[in-house]
Amino acid sequence: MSLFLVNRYLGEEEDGNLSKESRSQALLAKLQQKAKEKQKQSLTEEGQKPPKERTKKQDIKKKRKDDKDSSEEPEHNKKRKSEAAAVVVTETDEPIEEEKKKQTSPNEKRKKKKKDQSVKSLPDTPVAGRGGLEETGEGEKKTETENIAPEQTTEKTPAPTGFTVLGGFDNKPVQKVHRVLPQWLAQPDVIHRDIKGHLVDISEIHGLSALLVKKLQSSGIQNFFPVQAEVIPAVLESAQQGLLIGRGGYKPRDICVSAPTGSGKTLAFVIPVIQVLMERVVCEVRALAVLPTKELAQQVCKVFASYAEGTSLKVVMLAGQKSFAAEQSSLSELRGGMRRSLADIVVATPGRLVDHINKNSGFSLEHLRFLIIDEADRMIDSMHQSWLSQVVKAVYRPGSGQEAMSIFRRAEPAHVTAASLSPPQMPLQKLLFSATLTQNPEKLQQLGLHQPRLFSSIHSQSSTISTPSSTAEPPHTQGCFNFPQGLTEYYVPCTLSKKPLLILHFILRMKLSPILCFTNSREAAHRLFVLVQLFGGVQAAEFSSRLSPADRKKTLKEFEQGKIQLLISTDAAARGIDINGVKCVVNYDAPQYIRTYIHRIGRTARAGKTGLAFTFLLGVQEKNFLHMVVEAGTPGIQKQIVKPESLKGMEARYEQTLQELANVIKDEKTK
Ligand SMILES: Nc1ncnc2c1ncn2[C@@H]1O[C@H](COP(=O)(O)OP(=O)(O)OP(=O)(O)O)[C@@H](O)[C@H]1O
Repeated sequence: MSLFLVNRYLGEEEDGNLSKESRSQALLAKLQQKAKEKQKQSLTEEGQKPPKERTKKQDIKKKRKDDKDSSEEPEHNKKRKSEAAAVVVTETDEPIEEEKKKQTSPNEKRKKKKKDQSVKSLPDTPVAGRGGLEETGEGEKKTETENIAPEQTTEKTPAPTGFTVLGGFDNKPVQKVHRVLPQWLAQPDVIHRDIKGHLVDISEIHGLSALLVKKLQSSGIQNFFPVQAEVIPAVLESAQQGLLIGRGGYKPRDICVSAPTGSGKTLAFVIPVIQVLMERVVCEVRALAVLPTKELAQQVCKVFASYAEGTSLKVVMLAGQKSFAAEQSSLSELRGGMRRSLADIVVATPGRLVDHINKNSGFSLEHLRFLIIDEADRMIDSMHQSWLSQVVKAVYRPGSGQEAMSIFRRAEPAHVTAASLSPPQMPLQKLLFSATLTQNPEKLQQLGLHQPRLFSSIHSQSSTISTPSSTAEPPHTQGCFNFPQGLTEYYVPCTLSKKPLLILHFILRMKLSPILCFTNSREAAHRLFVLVQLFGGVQAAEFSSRLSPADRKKTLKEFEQGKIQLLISTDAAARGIDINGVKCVVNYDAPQYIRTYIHRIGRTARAGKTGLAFTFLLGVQEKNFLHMVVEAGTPGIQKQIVKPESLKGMEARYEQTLQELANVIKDEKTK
């Protein structure tokens, strides 16, 4: 590393015959002589220094200061400036075109940025360790500077005066650091995004029992979706040698799946898990699915239960729907002084799961074979609850008497060695699923994956976007998220006061119902709900933490049955919820993070169907939002303009409603 290279001054080896001491004395004298000369020289230079040189020094100082200032600007703002010009716009879009003209081209900007970086990097610490990506919760922001090392430093630093430079400190080109993903992340097994074009007949997937095939058919499933056709055989293969031992005695590889919303990920784990567990003899908890919310746990539990029907497998949910005691008694019973498990498959939310691990002595995970983490990126973010470490601890808890002696004993996973494989381990396999699975190795590391295998419908390399309106080189984009193929995205420029009118226009005039409409807070959801109700003519409901779990369940059911035209929700319904027949999603409030956007719009265009997603954007939000969506790799977002004339007929009634709304909200507050 050239930054830490110290070239020792060895002196001039003139006379090999001189003794060691006399040679060092001669060297010392020489150095002192040189130092004196330098001192003299610098004194005379100080007196004669032309004003130009001094200003040059000041310039450098100023430049450094400027660079520092610019580095304090948020990274996403810098990128926005360079990339907003490449937004995909399929309608003629004058404001955006003008914006493009005002800005310098992305190429120029990037060049300028790189140059800036090279100046900044001079006194910096080594960059090799900064190759990873930075994430913040839902909003995964990938910063260019963290992936790209400073470019070659071509500018020469001014020769310092007043001291002697020992050795050569010529600026050497610093090598550019590229993001290097581990092989399993960089080269996934590819899943086709086009569901309809890549259906696989269920008879083509081997290893499924006649009972399961019949169940699938009776649920109307004749073909597997691409994600299922890839993942089901992989899970079945890992359990080929039976439940207790991995193939060839090895621990099976963990499986990560990143596939678009609505692509059928649930069946991709439900079917193989049921198939493998069907042959078990003793009832013990062998599969545990962890989901972030009650509603999702309920949904997945329902699917497990429907496919376990007709087998001896028992499915239990731990999500706080029932009292702790009721959940406890559904998990195990005491018979003849012995604990007996009543559950093979447990579907849980992390909080309740940890409660049972810590407080329920009848809950054992010592036989766990499959740990399924759905909405895995979100579950990693909630890792501060340390639910995973508690699960792992419970799995490898030293067994009671017999088990400790048995060949199926368990030990915390360590490196694979001949000794660690003998006797064979009872494996725990992790199965991770998400539409927005993180690629941040640091985050994934928290999961302690064993030789993971990734199935993904996106390539980890940057994808490109073709813009109908421009043939310019596409901007740098991570292009790393899954968008369902049947989805058409729009954004609707609007003002704050026109938003409610727009949503009414969508339902009453454009007949787009059923609409699932997202706001950024439960207060906003409630306010809009009251307003729409007061306006009249629309069957509306709200969905947020204001409602009890029972009311939320009822609301979702009614929405699915078509009794509700407009469901106004917080992000409580943004992830994973599978509601049949949602034609249209409206982001009434623009989402702040790309993950939120992808999950929200993923409530439509599910299972290979088509769907529409509209995002209402205020003028100030446009640039940031479009930049975010383009960078995520959207196949295209179109501008939809609603002309003011279209809203005219509703305005008088709307004004009146606003007044009524103020009174209602005031009343509610006083209550
Ligand atoms: N092979 C299939 N044939 C027909 N329909 C299917 C098939 N597989 C899944 N589906 C249906 O597709 C819909 C979406 O499936 P699922 O909820 O599993 O998607 P997902 O990938 O988990 O979505 P999300 O990422 O939003 O959670 C469900 O209604 C499901 O019943």
